Amino acid sequence: MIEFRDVTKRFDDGTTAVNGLDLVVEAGTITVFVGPSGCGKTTSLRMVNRMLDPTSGTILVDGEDVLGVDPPTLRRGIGYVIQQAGLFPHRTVLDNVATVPLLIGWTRRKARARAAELLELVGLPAELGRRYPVQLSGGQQQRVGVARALAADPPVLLMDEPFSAVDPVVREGLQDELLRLQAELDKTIVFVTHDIDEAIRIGDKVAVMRTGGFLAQYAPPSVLLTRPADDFVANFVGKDRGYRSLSFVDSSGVEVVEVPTVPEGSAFESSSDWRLVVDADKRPQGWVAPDASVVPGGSLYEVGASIRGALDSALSSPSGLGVAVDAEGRLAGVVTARQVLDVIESRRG
Ligand SMILES: Nc1ncnc2c1ncn2[C@@H]1O[C@H](COP(=O)(O)OP(=O)(O)OP(=O)(O)O)[C@@H](O)[C@H]1O
Repeated sequence: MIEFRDVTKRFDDGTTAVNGLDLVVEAGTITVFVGPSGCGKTTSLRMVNRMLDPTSGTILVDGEDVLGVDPPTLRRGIGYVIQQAGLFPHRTVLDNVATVPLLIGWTRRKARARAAELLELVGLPAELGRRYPVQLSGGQQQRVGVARALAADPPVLLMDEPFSAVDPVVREGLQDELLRLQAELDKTIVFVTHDIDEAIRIGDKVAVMRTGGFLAQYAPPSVLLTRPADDFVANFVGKDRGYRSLSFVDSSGVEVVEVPTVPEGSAFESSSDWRLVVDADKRPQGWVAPDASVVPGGSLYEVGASIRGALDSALSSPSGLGVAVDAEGRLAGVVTARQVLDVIESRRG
């Protein structure tokens, strides 16, 4: 657990970067600091591992005041990942990852074995270990940065805009990877970003900060979307927040119904109904319209996943019927947008 108690940071030139920050990061969760440029996110983060010290107030890591721990000891228990990974250019990928274990006295052999294990954990093929950072893509470099931060198995991970330098598709992959890792490793993570979508996607809780170092709201993503504390947060969270909040509502109340199906590759005739084309394993392949023409399908959603997926599936389907599948991608049934909206309405109580 990390606790900020009335923490203020004022720089020598009089700039107040962080102003009376009170906030608790629960153990085993991801907390995201988000806000416009200059609002004090990085300064707040850097006070946790004593790259900066507060002007006043206290920061506790697992109940211990960080000012009472010397920085090298403190940092052994705190992994740190920065934008563009910050890898050492003249060391191989494997040696980059092995840096901290070597520093804390592991043998070279043990450190390298651990590094190889970590490369696998972050989804990189073992042979990349022999390359130098410049020989990797941006996304691969970020993965190495994450592996390096995890090397000594620190309970706390600080991540400062770690995925900002890569394109949106790679970035989503890295976010998924982080969530997968976190499900396995259960770290206490503080993640800084200026991207609210990233914050909402990966945060268990999100701290929205505003210029002057003030905390505007600290809440789970679903609450930021549905109950922003003020206009600043509402504007910062952005458009379509009602629709986006549906990502946090499960679709369990939405009952799927049967739909006529036709096997892939058969001859289609006209009919009064839309029919779903399925392959031999019952995986949806598209639709046959009443006039017997074949039309590509809309988005699919997995039963029990978010209700946003169910609604999108219905809205994007040429037949108006959203297609639900099971975990193996086999047809479970269909839903209409009206059904989904009725469930949303009924939950309003
Ligand atoms: N060493 C310093 N000396 C004086 N002012 C500083 C120093 N470091 C940061 N600041 C100021 O403190 C404020 C907060 O900076 P910080 O880097 O924490 O913001 P941020 O929210 O992380 O911004 P960004 O998203 O642009 O990285 C800014 O006004 C910044 O100019």
